[in-house]
Amino acid sequence: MEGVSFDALLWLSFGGPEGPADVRPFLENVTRGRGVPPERLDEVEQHYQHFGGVSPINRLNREAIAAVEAELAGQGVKLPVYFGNRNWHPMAEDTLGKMLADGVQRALVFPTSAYGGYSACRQYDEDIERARAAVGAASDEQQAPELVKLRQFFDHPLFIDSFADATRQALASLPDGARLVFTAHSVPVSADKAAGPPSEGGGRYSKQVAEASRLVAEAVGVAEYDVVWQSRSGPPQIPWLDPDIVDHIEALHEQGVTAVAVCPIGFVSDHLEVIWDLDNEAAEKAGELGMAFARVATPNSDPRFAQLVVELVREHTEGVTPRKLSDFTAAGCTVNGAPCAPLCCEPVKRPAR
Ligand SMILES: CC1=C(CCC(=O)O)c2cc3nc(cc4[nH]c(cc5[nH]c(cc1n2)c(C)c5CCC(=O)O)c(CCC(=O)O)c4C)C(CCC(=O)O)=C3C
Ligand SMILES: [Fe+2]
Repeated sequence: MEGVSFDALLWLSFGGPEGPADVRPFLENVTRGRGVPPERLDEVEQHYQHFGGVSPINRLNREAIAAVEAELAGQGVKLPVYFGNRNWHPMAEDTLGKMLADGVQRALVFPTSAYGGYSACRQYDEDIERARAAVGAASDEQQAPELVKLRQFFDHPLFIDSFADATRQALASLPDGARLVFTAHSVPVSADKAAGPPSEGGGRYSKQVAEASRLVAEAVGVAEYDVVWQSRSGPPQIPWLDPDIVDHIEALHEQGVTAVAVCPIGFVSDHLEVIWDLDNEAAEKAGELGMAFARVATPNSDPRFAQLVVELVREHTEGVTPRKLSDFTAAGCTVNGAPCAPLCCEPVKRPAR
């Protein structure tokens, strides 16, 4: 098996505010040009201010990076890890500037999302392109480092096993007959239709979320479960993937369900959408209805998550055979922010509302 050598690993994430004054500018960064109504922004600002204006996401990323550094060292892989974000400091372009100054010529990139689709995959390609353009433009002589993005991992056994164990634990904490419900970040229906290469017929994001959910349910031996969505944004007249988790809990209650385990399959860590939209809103709804509620832990702090990242790295550096539990195409691995295929996950024009 042949490997290719790299100088560094760039951990590329979403970013989040680290104090009350960061919240509004962070939200402006996230929603620039995306047609999100100001009322929605005001509402989300309150979610962040509820936690003192601090999103857990940067801390969780730093913890995961420390675990990956230890795992790399343990496996004898010499690769410094850098951290950059799309929407908040450290910004990807600043980090890439630092990498260039440190002499990095070629790096792997780990995006903190397991899935395909515009928001979960292609937008990280855009971040890579933007960061490279920023550092390329800043120096006449030097070229931006080459950046190779690691593949989507929604069907990797280490990702599925981590969620499966956490799901077993959540179910064990609930009375018999609890309903298992998977949830992922909603996206506009038009964005999901445009997800994947046109030849695939669209829906790459929702199909992958459904497949990861199926794999976890199968691993825990649950035959009946639901896949629903959360954290809908955008103007109300634009259709997004539904049902919403909170509405779904009500519907389950009406069907006589008395306990629910909610597995945030669409996320790798306990960031704000998880601790607010699930641990507060969904849990509160369940409480109001007298339903028992358990939220399944995300993989971020599971040692298998660091192992997963290192294994994805070794697919490149040592030609390790990719492990996958589904028949879906292994996608997402591209160079310098190129799309997976022509017109793959094309951004859909958002109305200014
Ligand atoms: C698919 C998907 C993921 C999963 C893939 C991945 O993980 O990348 C994800 C993750 C995240 N989304 C996050 C935060 C936000 N997302 C927003 C808005 C939006 N998300 C979208 C989709 C997704 N988002 C979309 C289609 C929008 C509408 C605007 C647009 O078309 O782009 C807004 C604006 C306010 C609002 O309306 O909610 C915020 C603040 C955070 C950080 C949380 C923290 O701080 O801890 C994380 C990890
Ligand atoms: Fe989001």
